[in-house]
Amino acid sequence: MSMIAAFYGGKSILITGATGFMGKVLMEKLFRTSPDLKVIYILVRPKAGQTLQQRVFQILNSKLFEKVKEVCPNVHEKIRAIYADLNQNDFGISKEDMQELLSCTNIIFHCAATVRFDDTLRHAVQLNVTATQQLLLMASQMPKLEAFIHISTAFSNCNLKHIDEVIYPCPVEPKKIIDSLEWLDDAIIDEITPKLIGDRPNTYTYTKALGEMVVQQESGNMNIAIIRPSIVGATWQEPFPGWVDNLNGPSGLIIAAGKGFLRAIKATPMAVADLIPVDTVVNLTLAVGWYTAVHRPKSTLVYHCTSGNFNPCNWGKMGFQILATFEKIPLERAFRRPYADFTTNNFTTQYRNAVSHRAPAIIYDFYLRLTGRKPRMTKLMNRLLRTVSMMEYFVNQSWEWSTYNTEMLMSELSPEDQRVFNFDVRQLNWLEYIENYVLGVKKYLLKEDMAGIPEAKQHLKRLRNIHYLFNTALFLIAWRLLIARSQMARNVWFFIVSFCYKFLSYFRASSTLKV
Ligand SMILES: CCCCCCCCCCCCCCCCCCCCCC(=O)SCCNC(=O)CCNC(=O)[C@H](O)C(C)(C)COP(=O)(O)OP(=O)(O)OC[C@H]1O[C@@H](n2cnc3c(N)ncnc32)[C@H](O)[C@@H]1OP(=O)(O)O
Ligand SMILES: NC(=O)C1=CN([C@@H]2O[C@H](COP(=O)(O)OP(=O)(O)OC[C@H]3O[C@@H](n4cnc5c(N)ncnc54)[C@H](OP(=O)(O)O)[C@@H]3O)[C@@H](O)[C@H]2O)C=CC1
Repeated sequence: MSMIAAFYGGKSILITGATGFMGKVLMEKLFRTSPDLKVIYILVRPKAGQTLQQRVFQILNSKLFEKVKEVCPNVHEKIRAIYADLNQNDFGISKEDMQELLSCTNIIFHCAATVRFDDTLRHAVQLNVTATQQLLLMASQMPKLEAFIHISTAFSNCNLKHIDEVIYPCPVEPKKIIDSLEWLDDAIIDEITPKLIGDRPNTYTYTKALGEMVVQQESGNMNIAIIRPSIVGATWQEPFPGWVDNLNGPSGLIIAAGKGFLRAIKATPMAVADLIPVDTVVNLTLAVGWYTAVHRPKSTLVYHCTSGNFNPCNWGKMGFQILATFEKIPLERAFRRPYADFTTNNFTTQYRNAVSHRAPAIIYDFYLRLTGRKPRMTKLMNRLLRTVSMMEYFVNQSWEWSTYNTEMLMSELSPEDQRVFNFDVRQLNWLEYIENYVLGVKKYLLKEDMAGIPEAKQHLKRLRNIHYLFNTALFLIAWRLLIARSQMARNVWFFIVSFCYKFLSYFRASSTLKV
């Protein structure tokens, strides 16, 4: 019997960010392994015209939850969606709901965050720092609380090359930032943002670091732990391989590459691609929840959930395997044939952006205009290139994360728990994982039918022929123009033609002799 699964039985669990990528997988695993848990409270806001109930209904009816419904048929009775907007004071939670949360909650998993790299400092602080502070304040009033698990990111200290499982201080105290954002206007905040984030690449990593400091400062006598996953990718094994439902991290770029929009990227092929499957992160999170509640470590422990030091894969290998998978399982209606050029040079990157990305987009938009349609490719391409430029920081360097706490936890688990809550990435086969990831992107994210693969392959063949035809035509036009203008080109042309003529004559003569 799994001790971790048994621990969550009968518990009331509060999850923030349950409608997000990681939150859904966390709920799924909890229900599947501990169907006798009492209730999962999820803090949800209405979104995109959907009520809370509609959002929960959609999640429970997704493919991800198919196994859960077999193991826990009354799962819908065990989810309690509570209206909450983490941008508001007290999260806008009603008095009754707040009372219930305060009196019943045993475990908190705090996953909610803004993960956008381009968020304003004000919004990122509100969600990743102030909301964390408020949740901790709530948690401190929960008499039955056994553990508070905060999800951070391995990149919260990406300004360092070697990162230990400790909370690093930021130069300016989070409280001072929160206070000053209250009275500073947006223009001034935008101006001081680069100075505040310093050598971090964006407001996301900076505010996640501030969030960790807040956790440390407000921990009181609660049992708290912090999990730092690296780049979270599709599921490895559970509930099935390759599940992914958003474009964050590599997923969006995999699509862009598979559709032939993205053909070159400024990336260092030998840099470590520290991807970690989302089910691995969830298994570690649940194990940490158990360990923190049962063993009550004296201080706040930080757990790195990374792959680089256990089982490294680099961006070159990853890109190669992604392309190899597209050969077997192409995406439908590609714009161009998938191709990957990794460059580390700024000039080459600019050149590739102009020739491989912008020029085809302009030509295609011209064609759309000619055929009376609205041009859209240039806009899409600019957006894509902006996204790629934001990812560059993460694909051109490697980090080293120490993993003492994560390894210690692994050794504390029973063999059964090590199996059920496996977070040992040494067993991960990257080639198989990436293939399943690409397949998952096609099936679950793009919702493409596998029956369409032969047609997609035909389409790629047509694109290849168009590519050859286009290149030949371009070469002939360029050559013709050159011959018209340059004596040297004419001489070279004359030399080639006479050489070919002589070669053919010789060949014809020797074959006549043989007869
Ligand atoms: C050469 C070929 C290569 C071949 C092989 C190719 C693959 C191999 C190489 C792989 C290298 C991977 C590197 C990963 C490094 C990750 C490091 C993470 C480190 C930290 C990890 C963490 O701790 S934390 C999670 C990370 N956090 C994000 O990863 C959020 C990012 N994101 C945003 O910061 C915003 O998204 C941003 C971008 C501002 C846009 O902002 P924006 O306003 O322009 O766009 P929006 O987001 O509003 O979305 C508007 C429309 O773009 C769609 N879309 C959104 N993202 C998209 C996307 N990535 N690709 C396509 N399409 C995307 C969306 O679906 C909308 O579509 P629609 O309009 O139809 O609804
Ligand atoms: N994905 C990754 O690569 C990595 C993620 N992480 C961390 O993991 C955690 C989960 O990330 P992930 O699941 O990928 O992120 P998602 O963007 O998929 O999910 C974010 C969640 O936060 C919720 N949320 C955002 N704003 C509010 C708000 N104002 N009120 C209520 N809820 C809100 C979202 O709700 P809604 O659905 O309503 O928008 C959503 O449920 C985050 O803390 C992130 O920093 C760490 C490392 C890597």
